[in-house]
Amino acid sequence: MGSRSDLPVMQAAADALAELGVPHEVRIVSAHRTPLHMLDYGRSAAGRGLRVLVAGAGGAAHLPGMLAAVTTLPVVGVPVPLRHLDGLDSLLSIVQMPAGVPVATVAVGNARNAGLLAARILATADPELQDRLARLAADAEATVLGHDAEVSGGPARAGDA
Ligand SMILES: Nc1c(C(=O)O)ncn1[C@@H]1O[C@H](COP(=O)(O)O)[C@@H](O)[C@H]1O
Repeated sequence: MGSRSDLPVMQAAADALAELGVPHEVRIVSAHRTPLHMLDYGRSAAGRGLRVLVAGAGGAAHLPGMLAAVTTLPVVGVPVPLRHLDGLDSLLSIVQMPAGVPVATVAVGNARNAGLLAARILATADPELQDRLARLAADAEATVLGHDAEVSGGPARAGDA
């Protein structure tokens, strides 16, 4: 993430990866404030064994795009909402990449989805991780069906008319 101030938003990405048992690191790297460190981090990432980068930043959020420019690893960008402009600035900075330098962008503030998307990318080569992701989706389904049963006053099953 671009700043320590992003941590309250970005923690959800790390939490999702931890829930799924995916080893990960949490780092603060800024294209603006630590450009040489950012270059070094991005260039060395694949060689250090990293396989996906999740990059979150707010405002003029150049970090995800600049990382994508110096690595061929997949980069998932998280627009972090700040006090001004509610994250729209960050969203547009991250999503409007020029052709040839892709960044997969999640919704403003939705770092959990960035963690889950990173896990799905890794799971294409990891059947056990695929199973864990399927269990997580089944848990979410059971929760919503439980809520449906609660508010409707009756047992609910998927596919009930
Ligand atoms: N957008 C970037 C970059 C970058 O893109 O390299 N580096 C820091 N920042 C963002 O500046 C915001 C304010 O940072 P401070 O709270 O440290 O002033 C943060 O959301 C950070 O991600």
